[in-house]
Amino acid sequence: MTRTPVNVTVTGAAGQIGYSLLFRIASGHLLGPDVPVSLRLLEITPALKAAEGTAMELDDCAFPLLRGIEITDDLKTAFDGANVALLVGAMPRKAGMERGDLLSANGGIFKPQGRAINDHAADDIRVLVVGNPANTNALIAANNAPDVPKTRFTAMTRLDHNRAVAQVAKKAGVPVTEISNLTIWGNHSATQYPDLFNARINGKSAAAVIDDQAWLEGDFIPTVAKRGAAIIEARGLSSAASAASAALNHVNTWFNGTAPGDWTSMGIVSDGSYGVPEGLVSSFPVTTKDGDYEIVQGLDVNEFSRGRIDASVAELASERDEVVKLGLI
Ligand SMILES: NC(=O)c1ccc[n+]([C@@H]2O[C@H](COP(=O)([O-])OP(=O)(O)OC[C@H]3O[C@@H](n4cnc5c(N)ncnc54)[C@H](O)[C@@H]3O)[C@@H](O)[C@H]2O)c1
Ligand SMILES: O=C(O)C[C@H](O)C(=O)O
Repeated sequence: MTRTPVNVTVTGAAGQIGYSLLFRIASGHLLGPDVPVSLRLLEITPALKAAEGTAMELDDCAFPLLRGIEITDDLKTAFDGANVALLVGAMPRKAGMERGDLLSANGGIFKPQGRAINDHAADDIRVLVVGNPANTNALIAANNAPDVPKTRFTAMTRLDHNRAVAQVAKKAGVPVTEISNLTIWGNHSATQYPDLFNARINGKSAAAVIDDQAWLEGDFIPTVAKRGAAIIEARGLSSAASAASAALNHVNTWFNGTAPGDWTSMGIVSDGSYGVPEGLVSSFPVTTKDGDYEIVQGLDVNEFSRGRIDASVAELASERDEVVKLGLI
């Protein structure tokens, strides 16, 4: 049976993440090995030529699932009929900056893109915002798309989730496949809270197995929360291949589901769960199925976790106040 290709829009297609991402989308890592895709690549006008070069290379791979590539600097063309949109195009931070410092430079990108998604995307559109500050950019896009359910707009904290899984596995001396039920709460920023109290190592409480609060507070949390800065310091450029991999994981899990008993972390519009004010885009533990998700309810949030979550959520609230002031929502 021939399936209709899924229209996937990628913004910032000529950038670093774009270069890692597009080849894997076209080879089936976004939606699955039997789902054909048609790509729409949005770039700013001066970067169209570079995007064309990437498209030439995509052609040269002769990917069986790739059914078309359109390159454009026009928002309507880019989002027309889009089923999945990966909003990557935005400036990365440089050494010494926090991701929130990008709000005034990048926030303005997401207002017209939210509007264009509202007006032109397919009814089943699902959006992942990668460009930083990802949570608040997703908030801007969602608030400028009044006809699209807010549940369709998500922000990427899967890279933080994967980083946390890798750090716990290393500490415990086990393969990453033995780590489950990890949660990133809050903002994709230095205030994010990777929660080990509800995580599991081979089915047992990760915090209890590791039993080292000093490591948790002094090593694990800062390593995960500041990993992006450490990579910028080491590479001179922000993470790209790992970010692309996490974006594929995020969308793939959203459509193809979390494993039974496990969950993942996604930045989503809060419904007020766990005391996170309704409307903020915060990372939560979620289970997913067929392009929908549900927040995992009833997890124990101890006093330590509560303090960390509240601090990250306070930062999200101040970013929201800033974009209100900037007139972006
Ligand atoms: N959420 C995460 O975990 C995560 C991880 C890594 C990077 N990021 C963020 O992703 C973004 C992209 O990173 P990168 O390393 O690919 O940057 P990059 O500078 O290599 O590429 C960005 C691309 O976006 C394009 N662009 C700029 N404005 C645009 C617009 N209005 N429409 C379409 N395209 C536009 C640029 O021309 C450029 O080609 C940055 O904001 C970075 O901080 C987020
Ligand atoms: O840290 C950055 O600025 C890039 C990205 O958000 C990351 O986490 O690697």
